[in-house]
Amino acid sequence: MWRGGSNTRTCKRRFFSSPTRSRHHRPPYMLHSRGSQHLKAMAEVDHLAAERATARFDVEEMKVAWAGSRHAVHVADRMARLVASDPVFRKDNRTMLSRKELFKDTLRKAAHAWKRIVELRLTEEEADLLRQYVDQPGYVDLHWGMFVPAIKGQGTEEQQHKWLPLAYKFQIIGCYAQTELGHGSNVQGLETTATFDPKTDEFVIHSPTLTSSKWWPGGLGKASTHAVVYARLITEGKDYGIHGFIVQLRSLEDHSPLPGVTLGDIGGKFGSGAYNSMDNGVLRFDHVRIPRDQMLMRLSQVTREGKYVHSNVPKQLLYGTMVYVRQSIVADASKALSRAVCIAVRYSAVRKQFGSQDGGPETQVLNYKTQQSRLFPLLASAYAFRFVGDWLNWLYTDVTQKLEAKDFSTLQEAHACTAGLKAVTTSVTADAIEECRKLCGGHGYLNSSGLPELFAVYVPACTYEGDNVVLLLQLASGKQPVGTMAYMGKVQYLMQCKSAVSSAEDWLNPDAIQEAFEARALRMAVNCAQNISQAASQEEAAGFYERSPDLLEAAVAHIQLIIVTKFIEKVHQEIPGHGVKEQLQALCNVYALYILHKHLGDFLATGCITPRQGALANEQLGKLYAQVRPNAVALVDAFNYTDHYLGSVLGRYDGDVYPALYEEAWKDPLNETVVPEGYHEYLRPLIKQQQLKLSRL
Ligand SMILES: CCC/C=C/C(=O)SCCNC(=O)CCNC(=O)[C@H](O)C(C)(C)COP(=O)([O-])OP(=O)([O-])OC[C@H]1O[C@@H](n2cnc3c(N)ncnc32)[C@H](O)[C@@H]1OP(=O)([O-])[O-]
Ligand SMILES: Cc1cc2nc3c(=O)[nH]c(=O)nc-3n(C[C@H](O)[C@H](O)[C@H](O)COP(=O)(O)OP(=O)(O)OC[C@H]3O[C@@H](n4cnc5c(N)ncnc54)[C@H](O)[C@@H]3O)c2cc1C
Repeated sequence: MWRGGSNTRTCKRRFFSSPTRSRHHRPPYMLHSRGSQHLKAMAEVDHLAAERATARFDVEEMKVAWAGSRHAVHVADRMARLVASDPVFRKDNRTMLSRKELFKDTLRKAAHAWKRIVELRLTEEEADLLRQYVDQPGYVDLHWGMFVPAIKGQGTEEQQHKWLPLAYKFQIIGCYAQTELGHGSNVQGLETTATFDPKTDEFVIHSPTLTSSKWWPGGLGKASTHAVVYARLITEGKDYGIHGFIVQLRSLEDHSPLPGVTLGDIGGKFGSGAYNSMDNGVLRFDHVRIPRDQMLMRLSQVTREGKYVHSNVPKQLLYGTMVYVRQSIVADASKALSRAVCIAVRYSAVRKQFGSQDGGPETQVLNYKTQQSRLFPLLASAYAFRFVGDWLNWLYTDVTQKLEAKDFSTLQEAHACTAGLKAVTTSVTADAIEECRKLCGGHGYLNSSGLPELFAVYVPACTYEGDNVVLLLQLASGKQPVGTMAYMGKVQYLMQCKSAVSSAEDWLNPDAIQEAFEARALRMAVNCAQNISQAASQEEAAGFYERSPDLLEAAVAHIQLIIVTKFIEKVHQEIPGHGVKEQLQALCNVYALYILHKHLGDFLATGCITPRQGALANEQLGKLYAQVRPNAVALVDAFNYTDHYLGSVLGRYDGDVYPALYEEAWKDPLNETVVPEGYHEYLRPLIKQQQLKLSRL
C-alpha cells in the first residue's frame, strides 16, 4: 500500500583558453609539461599502487558485499561508466556557473538522461542508477521520488491508472507540495484548504494566509506542471484534516501558471552550485477548482453528495510517502559518507607532512594515529550505514506487503525505525563530510576537492523529510516493545547485568558488545520514563516536554544499538572472498567500540561498564586502527566509484593529486585574464595614489 515507484537517488562551459591570455600567461606547470598530453601520461601512474598492494582481502569480492550482489556491482559499474563517458554529464566546473546557468544545465542533463534511458531501453533499476550518477539535484528527483510514490501509495487503482502513465512518460512533471511558509514539521498545522463544492462536484483549493503559501517543494519553482498538494479537507462545513490532492499548476502548452496559481522559486540556497540546481518553490492558490476525483482517495473518500468516508485503515498511511523516502535517505547517507571517506582516505595516503630528519621521505598523513582515529570510524560508519540501510529496505518491503494484506501491526515499528535511522545517519554523515574536509587540510576547502559541494548538497538532509530532532522525538514516543525494541522485554536482566570484559581482546566478542549496547539503551529509556513520571505527577505530556533532551539521547542510543546489531548480524552471515569477512568484522568492531568510546559517559553513568572496561575498549580500538591501516585504500576502492562520480581532484583513483590540483586552479574564471577586471577602476588608482603620497614625503 505504501509502495512507492522507482527509488531515485537520484554548461555552459567556460573553456580554459581565452583570447586575452597569451602563451606567456599559461601556468608555469603547463609550459613545462606540454599540457594535457603530459597529464595524460602521468595519469597512467598509480600513485596508490603500494597502498593497494598491502590489502589483505579480495577487493572484487568486497565490492559485491558493498553493492549487495554481483549483479548490483555489474549494473552500477555500467551506469557509472555510461555517465562518466558522456560529455553532457560533465560537472567539473559546476560551482562556477551562475544560478540561471546551473538551472539550465540541470534541465539539459535531465532531458539528456531521459533520452539515453529511452534510447538504451534501460530498466527501472538502470535508470535509477543512471540518474544517481548524474549527481545533480533536480526536479526529476521529486517527480520519481515523491510525486509518483504519493500517487501509488494514496491513489485508488483508477487514479493510478489515469495519472501514472502520464508521469512515467513525462507527459506531466510532478512535485510534492506539503510544507508551507508557516508549518513544515507540524503537518497537522498546515493551512491550505480544499473545500468541496457539491454544486460543481469540485474542490476549491485556496491559500487563506501568507503563511499558508507552499514553500520548499523541490521542482515546484520552475519545472513542475502538477503537484500532489496537501490541504485541509473541508466538506459539509467540517474540517477533516490533511489530505492529498493532484493539482495542475502550469499549462501543458506554454508552461504558464494556470488561473489562480501564483508560483516561483524561493531563492538561492547554501553554498555555490550544490542544491541551487534545484528549483525549490513557492505556491499560492486563489480559489483554484479541481474535479473531485483529483483528491487521492485510497484512504478516504468524499462522495458526490459531499459525505466524508474513511476506509478502515490507519490514517497515518497518509504519511506513507514520507516513510518511503526516509528509508531511501538512509541508503543515501552511506553513499554520501562513503564518497567523503573515499576522498579523505586516498588523499591521506598521498599527502605527506613532517617526519623526515635528513631529506628522506616524509610521513603519509594516513600514518598519523590521530588521522586514523578521526578517519577510520567514519570509514566503518559508511559500511555500517550501508548494511543497516539494506535491512531497513527489507523492513519497509516487508511492512508494505503486510499492509497489502491489511495487517497494520508493524506500521508503528516501520515509522519509528525509519524516523530514527534517518535522523541519526544524516546527522552523522553531515558532520562526517565536514570532518573529511578538515582531514584533507587546506586543499579540502577548495571546490575542486569536491567536499564543499558534497557538504552543501548533503546538509539539508538533516532537515528535509522531517527535522532530525522532531523525528527522534517521534521515536522516543513509541510505546510497544516490538521488533527492534524486543530487547526491552529483557528488562530485568539488562537492568542489572554486569559486563564480563576483563581484557582488551574481550571487546572483540560480539556478545559483549551487544549486551553493553542493549543495557545502555534500555537503562537510558528506563531512566527517562522514571524522570518523566517524577517531573509531572499529573500529566505525561508535560513530563515528556520537560525531559525531551534526555529522550533524544535515549532515542540515539536505541538507534545506535540497531546499527550495531545489524552490522553484527551481517558479519555472522556467510561472506565469500578471501579476507572479506575479516575486514568487515574489524570494521564492525571499530564502529561499535568507537561509539562506546564517544558515548562513554552514557555507558558509565548507567553502570553498564566500569571505567576500566571503557579504557580497555579504547585500547582495543587503537589495535583495530592498526589492522585497518594497510587495507584502508582498498576498503574505499570497494565502493567502486568513478572519478566522475567522486568529482574530486583529491580523491582521484590514481592518487595523482598535485598536477590535477594545479591544472584545476587555472580553470577558474578569475584566471581567464592575467590582469583582473577592475584593475583600472580600483587597483591602479589606489596604487598610484599611494605612490604619489610616498613621492611627496
Ligand atoms: C529530496 C528531498 C525532498 C524532501 C521532501 C520533503 O521534505 S517533504 C516534507 C516532509 N515533511 C515532514 O517530514 C514533516 C515531519 N512531520 C511529521 O511527519 C509529522 O507531523 C509528525 C510525525 C512529526 C507528527 O505527526 P502528527 O501531527 O500526526 O502527530 P502525532 O505525533 O501525534 O502522530 C499521530 C500518530 O501517527 C503516528 N505516525 C506519525 N508519523 C507516522 C508515519 N510516518 N507512519 C506511521 N505512523 C506515523 C504516530 O506514531 C502517532 O501514533 P499513535 O501514538 O497515535 O499510535
Ligand atoms: C532542501 C530542502 C528541500 C525540501 N523539499 C521539500 C519538498 O519537496 N516538499 C515539501 O513539502 N517540503 C520540502 N522541504 C521542507 C522540509 O520538509 C521542512 O523544512 C522540514 O520538514 C522541517 O520543517 P520546518 O522547516 O518547519 O522546521 P521547523 O519545525 O520550523 O524547525 C525549526 C526548529 O524547531 C525545532 N522544532 C520544531 N518542532 C519541534 C518540537 N516539537 N520539539 C522540539 N523541537 C522542535 C526543530 O528541531 C528546529 O531546530 C524541503 C526542505 C529543504 C531544506
